[in-house]
Amino acid sequence: TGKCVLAGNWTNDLGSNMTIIMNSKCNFSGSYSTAVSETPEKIEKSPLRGSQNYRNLTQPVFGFTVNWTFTDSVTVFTGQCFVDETGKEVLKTMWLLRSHADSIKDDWTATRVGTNVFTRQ
Ligand SMILES: CN1C(=O)N(C)[C@H]2CS[C@@H](CCCCC(=O)O)[C@H]21
Repeated sequence: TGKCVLAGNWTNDLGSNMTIIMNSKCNFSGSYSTAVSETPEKIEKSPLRGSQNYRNLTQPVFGFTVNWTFTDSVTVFTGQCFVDETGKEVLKTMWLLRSHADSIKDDWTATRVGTNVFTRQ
């Protein structure tokens, strides 16, 4: 199997784009631009930071956090970078989107979960 490299540009089916810059062997930063949001605020690029695991550098597992700049929420992603049967790099991820809750009574409704696949632009 080929090597899947996390660094660079990725896009998903929701029209989001992200850029990943490896800062060291296993830690990275970057930015996330989303086309859709559930908030009326003007959407802006938001920073992301994360890590990939030390052991398998051919199809690495990873996690990262997007700290949304335009609304009071954060998303944490975790997943793996694969090379599929056609030789394409694919990020298979699951995410948790935590929105701000006004009161602890509303805590139960403040976290959304989903899956998402990223491919090269
Ligand atoms: C566009 N999205 C995307 O590319 N996802 C993988 C999902 C998980 S992060 C969410 C966007 C959250 C924006 C900030 C907010 O509305 O609170 C959605």
